[in-house]
Amino acid sequence: MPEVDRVAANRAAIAARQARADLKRRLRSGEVSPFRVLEQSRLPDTPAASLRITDFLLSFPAIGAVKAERVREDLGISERKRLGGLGKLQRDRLEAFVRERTGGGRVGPRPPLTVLAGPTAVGKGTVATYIREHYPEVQLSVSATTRAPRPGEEHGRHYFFVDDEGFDRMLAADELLEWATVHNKSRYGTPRRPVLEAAERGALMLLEIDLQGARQVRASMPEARLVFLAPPSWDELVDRLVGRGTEDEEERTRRLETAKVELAAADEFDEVIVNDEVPRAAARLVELMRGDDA
Ligand SMILES: Nc1ncnc2c1ncn2[C@@H]1O[C@H](COP(=O)(O)OP(=O)(O)OP(=O)(O)O)[C@@H](O)[C@H]1O
Ligand SMILES: Nc1nc2c(ncn2[C@@H]2O[C@H](COP(=O)(O)O)[C@@H](O)[C@H]2O)c(=O)[nH]1
Repeated sequence: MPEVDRVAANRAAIAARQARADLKRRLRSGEVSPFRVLEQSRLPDTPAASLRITDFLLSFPAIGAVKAERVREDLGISERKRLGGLGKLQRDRLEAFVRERTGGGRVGPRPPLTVLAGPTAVGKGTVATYIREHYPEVQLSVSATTRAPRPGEEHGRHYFFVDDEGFDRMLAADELLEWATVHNKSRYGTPRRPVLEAAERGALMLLEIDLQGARQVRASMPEARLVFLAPPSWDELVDRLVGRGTEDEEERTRRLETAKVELAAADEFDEVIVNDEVPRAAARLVELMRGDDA
């Protein structure tokens, strides 16, 4: 290996070790939840994915070296395994263990509203549709938009499709909780009243919006929970966008540019869910929405 490459590889290895040590510290101090780490470990090349199972177990209160060993053996996971290398069964067993240890795996009280954001084509709409069909107790906010309807989209169900003047009128009347020009093209906004009414009733309210909108909600309602939906990998994201077939090449390029910026903002969110399987991602999202009082 050329000297330059060796130096770069050494630097990367040191940075990865430091990131892992930092993660272990944050896990032990409770700054980051084991569920969040388990979820992040689904993403390759993350500190969570490279965390050894033993180090993960040792981060739990009252689990020392001997107990960690026993738990690991009970879970049928070899000592050398890292979280990112777990098979489905092992991951399911570990998740069940964490769930039991942390009282259901829920985080904090029920939020007045939950925001789901993430890059284009990660599957926000698909997860939201799954939730609409399988969790009738969840109310989905219907946004207003100036973009044209796609085939099959219904006014009032998927969006309120309005023209520029209509959107301007909503803004002038202060009817929107948040709004943004998304992908440098169309405007989208969340009608304020249904969200406030749902919060008043204590209903489970979900907003599926972009990063700029999520930041506005955070600023005006700090008690809202922000959930970032992440793709299993960049290549998978591109495949999903191309596979959906609803945008031309120019629009896809524009959306992928925005996606790079959005992916870099995942750390701003309270929770990250990897959308590898829609039912699993949806179930975790609803679990977070229900909070501790479910
Ligand atoms: N877990 C998944 N596995 C495989 N394909 C998926 C998954 N989730 C969604 N998809 C597919 O990915 C494509 C994009 O999904 P979707 O339209 O829901 O994304 P989105 O995040 O709402 O996008 P946008 O922000 O651009 O509106 C769709 O073709 C959908 O069927
Ligand atoms: N800030 C907001 N963003 C929104 C809202 N409704 C949807 N969106 C986001 O727009 C993009 C593109 O959606 P598409 O339906 O045209 O593919 C996507 O990221 C949505 O999350 C909103 O009310 N406010």
